[in-house]
Amino acid sequence: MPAKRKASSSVQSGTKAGKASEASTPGPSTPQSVGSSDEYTDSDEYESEGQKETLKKNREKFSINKYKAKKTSSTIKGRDSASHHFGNNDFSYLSLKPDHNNRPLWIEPTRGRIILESFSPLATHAQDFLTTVAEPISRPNFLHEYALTPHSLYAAVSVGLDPKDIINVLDRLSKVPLPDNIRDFITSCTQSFGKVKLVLKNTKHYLESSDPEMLQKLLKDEIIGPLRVQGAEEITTTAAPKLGGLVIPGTKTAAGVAQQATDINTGKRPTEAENVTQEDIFAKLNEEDDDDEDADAVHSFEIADHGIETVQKRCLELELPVLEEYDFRNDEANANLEIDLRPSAQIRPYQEKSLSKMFGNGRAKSGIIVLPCGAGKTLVGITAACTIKKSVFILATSSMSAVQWRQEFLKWSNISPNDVAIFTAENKERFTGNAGIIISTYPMMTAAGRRGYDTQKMLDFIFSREWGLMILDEVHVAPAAMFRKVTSLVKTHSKLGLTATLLREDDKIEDLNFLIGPKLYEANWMELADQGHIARVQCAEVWCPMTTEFYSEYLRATGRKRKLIYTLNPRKFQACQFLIDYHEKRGDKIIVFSDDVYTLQVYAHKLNKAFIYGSTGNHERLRILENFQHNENINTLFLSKIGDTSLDLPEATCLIQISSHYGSRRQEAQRLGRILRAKRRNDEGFNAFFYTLVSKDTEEMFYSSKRQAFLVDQGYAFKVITHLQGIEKLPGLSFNTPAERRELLQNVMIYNEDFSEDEQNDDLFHLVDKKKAKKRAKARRTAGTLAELAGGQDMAYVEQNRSKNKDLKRKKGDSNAFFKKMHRDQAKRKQILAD
Ligand SMILES: Nc1ncnc2c1ncn2[C@@H]1O[C@H](COP(=O)(O)OP(=O)(O)OP(=O)(O)O)[C@@H](O)[C@H]1O
Repeated sequence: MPAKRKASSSVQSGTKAGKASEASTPGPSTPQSVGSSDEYTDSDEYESEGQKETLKKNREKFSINKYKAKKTSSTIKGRDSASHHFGNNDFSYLSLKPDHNNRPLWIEPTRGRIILESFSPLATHAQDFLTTVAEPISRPNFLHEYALTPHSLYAAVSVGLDPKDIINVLDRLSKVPLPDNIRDFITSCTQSFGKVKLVLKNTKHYLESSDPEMLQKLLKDEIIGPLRVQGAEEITTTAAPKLGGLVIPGTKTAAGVAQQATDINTGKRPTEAENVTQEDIFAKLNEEDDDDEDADAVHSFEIADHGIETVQKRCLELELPVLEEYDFRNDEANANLEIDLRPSAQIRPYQEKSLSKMFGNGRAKSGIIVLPCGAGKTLVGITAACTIKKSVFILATSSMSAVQWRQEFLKWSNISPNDVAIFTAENKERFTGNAGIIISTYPMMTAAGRRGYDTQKMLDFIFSREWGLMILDEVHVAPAAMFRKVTSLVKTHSKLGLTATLLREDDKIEDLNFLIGPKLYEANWMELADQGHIARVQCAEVWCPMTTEFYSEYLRATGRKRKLIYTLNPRKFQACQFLIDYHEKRGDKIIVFSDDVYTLQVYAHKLNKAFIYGSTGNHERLRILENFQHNENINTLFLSKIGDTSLDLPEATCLIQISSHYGSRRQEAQRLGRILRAKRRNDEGFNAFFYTLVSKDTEEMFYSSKRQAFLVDQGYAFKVITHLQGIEKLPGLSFNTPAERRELLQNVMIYNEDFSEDEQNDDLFHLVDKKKAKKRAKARRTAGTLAELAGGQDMAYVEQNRSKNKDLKRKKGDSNAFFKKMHRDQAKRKQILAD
């Protein structure tokens, strides 16, 4: 539950703060176009009106609004004179169970929200159960919030849970009797989910169900009926597959929901004290799982390959969404891949758990696994490949990332190097055996227009064969149209999406449920930090008052100039200088992020620090990064947004943001991800630091609170620092005299170039999503990126407008005196770095 933001007065102060409400955020105005640059238009996303319509219908069909609690006289009866203060949030009519103290949940009847007391002795187990049946919304220290959604229930059914078990366990854990409408909601959502499965066996698609009547109904349907393969037996009855018993490589136990009786995070069995209640709550669930194993026969009929999408769509209309599963152990048509995890590879408990959701019943279910940045999504993908042991097709975000994936396969598994090939602009390799792995990139697969001879040959090879698994790395970045294209062209039995931030400002992330599969698992960031898998981070927002002269110009300015004025606010600069000094003295390595390239240059030059942005040459980037990693005299690095993702610098322990992309929650989380891998994370009492510097009383404050929302939901608390103690005494504090500040303001006011233009279209969507892709491809300048050199280039940052960059170069030549001096300084610094 979000707490209110409080102000504290020094770096050392320990005030906890939570999500800042808009109302509590000071600032002169509330901009209307928050995060507008993160928004995507429907016309860009979908190929046709029909597809748009289907996705819209799907969204409506799976909305909880249909099951809203009815306000009956009995629910209203309990209201008292204070009830009106709480409006629709007065739940006093729900009577508490006599032993409510022992139960960890509240279940809110109107929206299906569940609140978990995370301090309850039963919390760990309840949390395991809740992440299976509900979506985590917010998980700060003491109270966690989950939402029951049709998709989460769909995912629960897909791992083998029965609706009545879900209802029983929720009722047992709840402090109040489970509201009737929640029971109805669970029953109606789950009674149809998973009843019909789409199974690919020996290259043939079957609609499968344990209920023959259901299949008869589908056969009689005017659309599905004719799609049955003629000549094949109408309905085939076979013994149900033996579920469970599958051992995921790198784990000690078999996968499956039965594991829930054990605390998978700690590997511990319940303690004596917990046993009674836990057994009470979970025994029933496990009994039911055992029963499932004895399930009798399954019935199926074959459907034509060309009818798959039509059948899926029609089943959705009939409210019988099909569950896609791959019975890889019985797939004799596709060659096996010689691959196993190396004995030294031990996957971590949360990685095991996420995989158990995918392979819970011995088959592979398609879906999305969400793990924090740096938590090891690559190894999860590799382990999935080692479990399925069939050909794998991987989509990465860039060619460097593809190279990294290949290296990781060779590091963690015993796969022969000849069996892992890369298909990018630079590499067009095939594997040599009958089965293998191909790693490609999204742009490579989706670029429009005529392709080169070699590329087309590779594409034909990829499209002409069957794949056991397709892994979609950074699945949040691509829009629906791209996925439709890839998933319809690449014939794969199962799909695994991997991401840290299942977030888009346009809420279209929902569509992935239909295009890839449900979210199978989402890790708890705080839990992973407590276990030392990612670093603990102290987050702070530093409020920097605007100087009078800057503030009066700010009030007059519009657009980009306005932004420039608040990012170059001298007090913000001083705060940055002070924090760099403070953390360098502590022995930290600091990354300073600025979206705005002009700001980045002004800060870096003035403070005499190294910086990298889109136009920095490859050689120089590499040298700067190496120095940052290994040279004890280079402890601060200024980075433009090209360093937001994939950058692997485990030396970095402190991060300062001076300029960001409006209210983008995703950028905030990705940037935090840069310090989560900190090498020193397991040192006694170690903390990494994440500062955001905001100019007080400007729109930046509004954006900042919006950006924090995702991290606050993950349990991060943002301190607000209104004064950095000792800042006035810092020797050599810049812009300390009115004359210096006036000069800076003058430079800002006469500055007309848009230095950040060259990094404007940095988003994956813009790169590949538009119909103008062909045109773009011609204009794209494929200069190497920072991430490339750091071992994780992100195609999102490939610069695209050649002429603009030329322009910038030209303009740079005739920039003002301030910049001329900067360039001279930079040359000097280069010399120092080279020495
Ligand atoms: N089970 C494990 N045992 C040892 N090391 C691991 C394990 N899992 C992951 N790692 C290591 O953790 C680091 C981060 O892994 P990886 O690059 O896959 O993270 P990620 O989740 O993809 O991060 P990002 O989202 O930032 O790209 C790597 O160095 C990887 O080798």
